[in-house]
Amino acid sequence: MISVSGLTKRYGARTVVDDVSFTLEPGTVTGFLGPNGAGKTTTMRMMTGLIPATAGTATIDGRPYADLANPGAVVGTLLDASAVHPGRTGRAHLGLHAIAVGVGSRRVDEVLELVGLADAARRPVGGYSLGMRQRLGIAGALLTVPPVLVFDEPANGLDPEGIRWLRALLRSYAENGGTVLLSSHLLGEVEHTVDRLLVIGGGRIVADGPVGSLLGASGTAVRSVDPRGLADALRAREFHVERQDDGVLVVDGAEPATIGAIAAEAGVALIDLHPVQRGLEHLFFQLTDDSGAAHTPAEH
Ligand SMILES: Nc1ncnc2c1ncn2[C@@H]1O[C@H](COP(=O)(O)OP(=O)(O)OP(=O)(O)O)[C@@H](O)[C@H]1O
Repeated sequence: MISVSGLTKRYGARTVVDDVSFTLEPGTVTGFLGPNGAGKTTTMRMMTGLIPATAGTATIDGRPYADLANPGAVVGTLLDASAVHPGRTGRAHLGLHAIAVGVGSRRVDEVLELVGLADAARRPVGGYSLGMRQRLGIAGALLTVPPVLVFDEPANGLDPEGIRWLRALLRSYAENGGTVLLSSHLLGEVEHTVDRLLVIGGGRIVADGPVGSLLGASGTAVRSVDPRGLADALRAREFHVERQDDGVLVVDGAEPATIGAIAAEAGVALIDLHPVQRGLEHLFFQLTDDSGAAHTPAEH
């Protein structure tokens, strides 16, 4: 189990991670979601002992990362996939890593196969695409089959097939009892992969819960040939209707079937009708708009 409590990082007067607390249970994939600069990487770097925390603690099975006898056997990290010597082959890079964490060369070949790099393994990493470097970084994290994975933006540079592959890998890791934390600045990238979302903005956790409840459908978006007529008909039934610039009406708390029936009654033809999940998207837009940057203590 991973336990983060009151984790805080200040650079001078700037608080870039502010009193962050959460617990991660085995068998789950948690998405650490937030806009650029929200504090995801800094939190993960503190959790894995790469940088010291200003305050707070992060423990894995009750111990700080730095106190683990062989941290590489407990936590597989992907924190900077570009930090690889470009002249070294993928296999040589992993070979060095394997020695450091105490596994043999057979496992190197297994993980190369697992991440789809077996054919490229004898080529210098300098010639790898961004996606291939990500796969190499993931291979390094999996060498010891650690019970915990901490991956920073693992989908970076992966194509849609690669993202599907990553999703299946992380899901099966969790199904086998692993604890997975992955960060992303894109909601769509993680919403189908994770069980739970931890949303961070301006260094603080702003939402934390199961994906279903955070993303729960909250209304219906409808496009029609007569937005004004349809809005009148909906308001007459006491629905809250918001008209967007493109003429789409967003109706809070309504099922598409209800909206379709009201439109039919009012004689308004519909062009498009679908449920919308506005809760988290709305929150995310707000974060992206105004609190993506870190704040100083004086702003509290
Ligand atoms: N060494 C440092 N010195 C000063 N400020 C830093 C340092 N490292 C990070 N920061 C600042 O901390 C804030 C959080 O950065 P962090 O990299 O943790 O964000 P992030 O959520 O991972 O963003 P991204 O999605 O862009 O990777 C940013 O404002 C960043 O500029």
